[in-house]
Amino acid sequence: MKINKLIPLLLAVVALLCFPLVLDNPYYIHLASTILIYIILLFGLDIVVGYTGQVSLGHAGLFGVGSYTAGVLFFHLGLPFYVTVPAAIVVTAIFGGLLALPALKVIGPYLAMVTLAFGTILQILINEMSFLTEGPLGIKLTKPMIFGHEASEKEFFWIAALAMLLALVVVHRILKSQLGRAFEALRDSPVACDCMGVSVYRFKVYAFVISAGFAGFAGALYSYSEKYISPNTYNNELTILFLLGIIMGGRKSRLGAILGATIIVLLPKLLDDIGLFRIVSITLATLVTLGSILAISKGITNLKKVSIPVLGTVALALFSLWLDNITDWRLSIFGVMILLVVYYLQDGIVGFFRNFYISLFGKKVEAITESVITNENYDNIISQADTADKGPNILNIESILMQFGGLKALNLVDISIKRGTVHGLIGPNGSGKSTMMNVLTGIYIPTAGDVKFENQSVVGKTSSEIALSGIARTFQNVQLFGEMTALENILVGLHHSFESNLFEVSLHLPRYLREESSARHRALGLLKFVGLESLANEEARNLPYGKQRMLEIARALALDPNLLLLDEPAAGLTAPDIKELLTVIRKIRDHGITIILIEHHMDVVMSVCDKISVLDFGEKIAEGVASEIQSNAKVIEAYLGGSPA
Ligand SMILES: Nc1ncnc2c1ncn2[C@@H]1O[C@H](COP(=O)(O)OP(=O)(O)OP(=O)(O)O)[C@@H](O)[C@H]1O
Repeated sequence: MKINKLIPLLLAVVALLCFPLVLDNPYYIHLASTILIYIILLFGLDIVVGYTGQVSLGHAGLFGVGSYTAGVLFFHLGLPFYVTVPAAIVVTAIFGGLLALPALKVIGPYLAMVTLAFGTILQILINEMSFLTEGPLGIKLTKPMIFGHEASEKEFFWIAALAMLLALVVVHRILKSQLGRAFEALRDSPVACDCMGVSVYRFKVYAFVISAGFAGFAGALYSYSEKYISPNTYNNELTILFLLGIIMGGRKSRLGAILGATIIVLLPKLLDDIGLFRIVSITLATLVTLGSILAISKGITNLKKVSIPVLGTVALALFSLWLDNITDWRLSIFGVMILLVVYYLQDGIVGFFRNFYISLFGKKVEAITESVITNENYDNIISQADTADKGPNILNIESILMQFGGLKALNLVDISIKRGTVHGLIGPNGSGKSTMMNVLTGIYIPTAGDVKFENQSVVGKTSSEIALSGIARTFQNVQLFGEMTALENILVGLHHSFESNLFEVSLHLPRYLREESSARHRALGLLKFVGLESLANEEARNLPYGKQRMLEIARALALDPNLLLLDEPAAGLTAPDIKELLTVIRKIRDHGITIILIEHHMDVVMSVCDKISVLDFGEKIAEGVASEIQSNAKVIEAYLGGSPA
């Protein structure tokens, strides 16, 4: 870590550990411990909500499982803290897996309902299983024993602080590893993620299990912190509060989780005390007004856009001065504040300030710090295709029929692709070219027929299995992982080169460090191969269109494919970009990689393809070398809609 980041972090850790010494009040120390525990939970919840983009309403239930695992082991077996907490993590992770396996087959509102039902069932189970959980009576615990005595409130704070710091390091390492990249990629483009050999379903489940582990950790600490647990705590309101923490703090941010946990613990307390509420609402109104004036003066926003937040916060401040007693208004004020934040700060508070900062000072894209790759080795960055004893044809498409209702998008098409060639697939709009790509990559399962890649049928295999077997692709509508940098996009393609597991990632063991460093080196080489090395740390969504297409090709090459499918790579490219593309395609072929090229730019097809197949209305109407296709009567008719004459 760089020194300019390390020093503020160390200062923050020292300030955190000194907190109970400065503010020696058991009530505030307890409150701070609760915030630390919620931070751990939100770190985990952010993996599911922020990174993979799934909605979980079951995390209060999982938090309860963690609490009750620790509570039951303490109450019935008298097991110590250092046994109950790891047990809670493992048990909750197992429950998370049980929830995720069926739940993650569904998406959107269905997933929300399934996880909500799961949370409710867990609460009911805790209530009903009195022989284990003491039912509605709850379980009493003591604070953990340290050095033969029960920890004081202050000592427990330090335990919670160390637990939070441990969780921070682990979650940060996970999210910066191949696992975190897979989570982020599946949110940005599930279809591309699957086609990079990263199974979307498997990694969604994985994310859920890890997230549940964090919920179990937090739950166990909570039971010791409160010294009493009962089923009512783990209700749906708590689940909503956790989600609010992520939304308000800001997703995909550790700082967001810290801020979110602080808000959800302190906001209800703030609304208990009229004096405190007045101070906070007046400060908020002042900050929003000054911030808006600054933003307008710098031309970042206009009066119309800031009028509602400014008027809203000023009205809240005036309202706080008018109020005598806050008790009757607590819930309404809470609701209005949430509405304001959710509506106006859609990227959460951290995201808002990040965007504000970028608008004021521009974005600083970090320069590449990795070792510069020399010219001698970058050409070898692409693996030579494996051609040993595999026959002349790499792919045999046999009588493929793809039917959508009554429409035959592909009608008994036979194509053989010769190893090491560039094979063009052309045809007018709607002739079935992209459908063929989707059949070859497992996105569609054909109605009839077979596709044999390296003499093995790929029909019925998942997209990620097909990708790992050696077929990579690009997409007609570019499917990059937009919020990730160019380098990270390639690293997702290199996911198959990692064998290290969660523990190796969390502990930064040598195998993981070796794999990460070699993957980064290769990723930079691949970027250089397509001329993008200077844009390695730029977010993919910010790249010009032509560069995005090149990045997609480099990402596909990261899979070390034997067969590369390029779906209209020249679409939307300028003439110089097309020239560069042709050079890249030829270089790829020189590495023995077979290419299927779908393209509407006939000059590209005719100049680079060894053989061309032509589709029209889902049927193959011609096949041959460029000169044969150019003079084929059926092809001319299909393209021009008339006879050659
Ligand atoms: N999922 C689907 N459901 C229904 N019809 C589909 C589906 N996918 C493709 N089709 C239909 O199949 C036919 C072939 O479409 P396809 O996208 O493969 O054509 P294409 O040759 O790639 O066209 P273009 O050059 O415009 O991309 C079209 O009539 C299209 O509407």
